[in-house]
Amino acid sequence: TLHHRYLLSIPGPLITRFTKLWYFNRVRLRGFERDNIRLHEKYGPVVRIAPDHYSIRDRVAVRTVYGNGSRFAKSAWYEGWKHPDPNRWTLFPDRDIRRHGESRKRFASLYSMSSLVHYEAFVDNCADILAQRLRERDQCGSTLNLGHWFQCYAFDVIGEITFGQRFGFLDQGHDIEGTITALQSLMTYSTLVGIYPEWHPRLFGILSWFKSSGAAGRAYIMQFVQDKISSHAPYSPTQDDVEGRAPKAQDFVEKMMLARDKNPEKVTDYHLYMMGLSNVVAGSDTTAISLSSIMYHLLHNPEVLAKLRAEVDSFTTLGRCSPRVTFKESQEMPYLQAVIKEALRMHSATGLPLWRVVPAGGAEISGYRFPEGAVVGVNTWVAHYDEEVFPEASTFQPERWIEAEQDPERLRLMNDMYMPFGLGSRTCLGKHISILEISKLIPRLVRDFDFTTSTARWTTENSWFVKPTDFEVQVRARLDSKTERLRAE
Ligand code: HEM
Repeated sequence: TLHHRYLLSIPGPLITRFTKLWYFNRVRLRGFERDNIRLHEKYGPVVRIAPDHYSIRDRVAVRTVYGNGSRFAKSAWYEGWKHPDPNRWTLFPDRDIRRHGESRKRFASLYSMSSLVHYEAFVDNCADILAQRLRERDQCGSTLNLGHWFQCYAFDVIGEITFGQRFGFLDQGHDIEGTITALQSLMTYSTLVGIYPEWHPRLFGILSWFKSSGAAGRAYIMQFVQDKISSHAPYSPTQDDVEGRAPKAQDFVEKMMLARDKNPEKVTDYHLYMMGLSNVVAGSDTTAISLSSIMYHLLHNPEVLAKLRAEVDSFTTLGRCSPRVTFKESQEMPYLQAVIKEALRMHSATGLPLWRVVPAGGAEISGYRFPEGAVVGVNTWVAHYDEEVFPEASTFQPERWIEAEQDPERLRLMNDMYMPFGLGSRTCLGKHISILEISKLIPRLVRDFDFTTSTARWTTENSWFVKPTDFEVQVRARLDSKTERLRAE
């Protein structure tokens, strides 16, 4: 009670002392990333969001809570992201620190930088089809929802990388069998039910019967992944594998089947399914949102777009940027890297605090002593809009990253607060894969297409992922128009 009374001195809306309903309702309205920033502007670095739930905006605290070796486990909010059966755990919501550490270590190599060479061809296939779809749109002159097409791209890349097979979104251009809708309703359900996790086992069973519910969406995605794995050809080594020649494009499931056959006790069929599911749920919306953010900010900042295009064009002239921009080439373009970094700062995929539980012994955070069991979290948006670290935080300035290179202390401050992929032991496992997808596609789009948008300010919906809903653009193929001009002359 002493702790309780002491923590009552933490500021926040009065009602949050008594009930989680206020937080539930704000999340339900789908704009919590902005609410969260405003709360900190009003109340300071520590704000009560619900009884025993505290949102933090403090660089030092970021390290305490998420830093490597921290013992802050994920909170009960993550329960909403898993099947209520404790045996059917998955990596992202796993609250068991030991089990999580073991499985993460076991599969980390599948996501490592050195694995990317296996995946690059998959990304190229999907980028080719996306470019083809954009050219078709140019010819018919209609507008298109770029957010939707990025989602088709991200979904299909994950399909190829994970199961060796596109889902077919880019080919068909629409939401095949309602998968995107199912994933969206799963997001909404998990985000909200996580606030009252004790309801999850009861609601999940009942709601699974209702087709439009998030629980049914989860069941659908789970079945979908199971089917993809069952229909995947069994792994069979090629002559190249036997003789150890150049790596062929090997998908995730193939790699895992190989590991399972070598070590069946450590890698099981359940692992295969669980990792496949994690990729689909964690890897499609997030990448699509980040791609949208980059293009949206480029279209609203023409001088930045011009500068990026000049960089890509000059690399192309020098023969350092191939038609299907390689990952290596993309990494050598400094302005491109700054643009990507800044766009992910301005609009991060996740928009709720990454809730963690204070471990045994309590913790000192931002001048308060929190007891064991209190729930604390930093929202990426709050960290990224901290004016002390990112002055003029609401303006898109890729230059801030380039200028900070001259001032290592400043750059360190900025990097400490930069967390689009989360931080520490629970940082995004698919980070390199998404950077691969993003870095290869953006220069290609900027070089080959002109986009215009009449959307002055887009609408976004935050159901944990902050998704734009109306990113309408018109597209013109750039190289084609140049060729046309040459032909006309
Ligand atoms: C730009 C794209 C992406 C962003 C912004 C992003 C962001 C994040 C964030 C913030 C977390 C930590 C969440 C938390 O602490 O609760 C996370 C975890 C995770 N992400 Fe990503 N992600 C992206 C792409 C991907 C992709 C492409 C994959 C898979 C191929 C993926 C797989 C995962 C997994 C498996 C976890 C859980 C890791 C763990 O708990 O150990 N992500 N991601």
